[in-house]
Amino acid sequence: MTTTQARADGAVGALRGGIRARGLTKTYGAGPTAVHALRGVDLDVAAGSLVVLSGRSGAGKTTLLNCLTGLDRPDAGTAFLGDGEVTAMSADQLLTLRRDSIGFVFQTFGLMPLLTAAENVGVPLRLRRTPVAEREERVRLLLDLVDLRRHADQRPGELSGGEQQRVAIARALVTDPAVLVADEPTGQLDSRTGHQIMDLIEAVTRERGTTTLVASHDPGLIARADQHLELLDGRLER
Ligand SMILES: Nc1ncnc2c1ncn2[C@@H]1O[C@H](COP(=O)(O)OP(=O)(O)OP(=O)(O)O)[C@@H](O)[C@H]1O
Repeated sequence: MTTTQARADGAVGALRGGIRARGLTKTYGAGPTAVHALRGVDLDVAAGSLVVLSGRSGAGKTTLLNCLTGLDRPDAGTAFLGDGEVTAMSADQLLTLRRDSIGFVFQTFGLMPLLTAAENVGVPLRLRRTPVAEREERVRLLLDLVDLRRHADQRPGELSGGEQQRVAIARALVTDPAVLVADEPTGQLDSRTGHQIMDLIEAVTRERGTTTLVASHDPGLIARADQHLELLDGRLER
């Protein structure tokens, strides 16, 4: 299956453009203890680019990624992925968007401990009710992509941190999403393994044309990114 066919099958098939946000605002709590996590964020990301989002702890990185991908709702402002207005979607539409068009990679990997590496990679395809033969073929391709075919039958507890994150990357990409979001993907890894994961994320972005947002402080990745966004107290400084 080609990338174009896979994406056209998705419910948000037109979602191949970039990312746009205007005036994103999010406050947790109220009164004197309110936390202004986002204070009017505007951004434009070109389709197919690699974007690094940095900023110190508490600056609002996770909140911004969550508002852009519909995991959280901003109090004000708009966010578009391609021509889909995320901030105007219903809960059902957001589920479809995330299932078909966005791949997520987290700092803590988020794998299911009782499933093998191959079964973990196949989970998003099960959710889409992809036929078994096609699912197995896609899982094999993705395990090859992250060089883990020989570990297909091992459970996460039997894999190193770097291997677990590679399984998570394969799972994030198995539906051929237009957008890949990685929130501090190397936070739990030693620096050498972390660099390998960043190299892999950059390679898949370039090869597959995903629009990739990575929350990270990795200077090497920042140097290679198409765009570097820096959050300071809920505002984009660059
Ligand atoms: N559900 C919540 N309830 C209350 N406050 C929250 C909630 N989620 C985030 N915050 C606060 O909003 C601010 C931004 O948090 P966020 O997690 O977006 O920052 P971050 O830049 O991702 O930080 P880190 O690098 O530590 O993960 C922080 O002050 C945080 O404590």
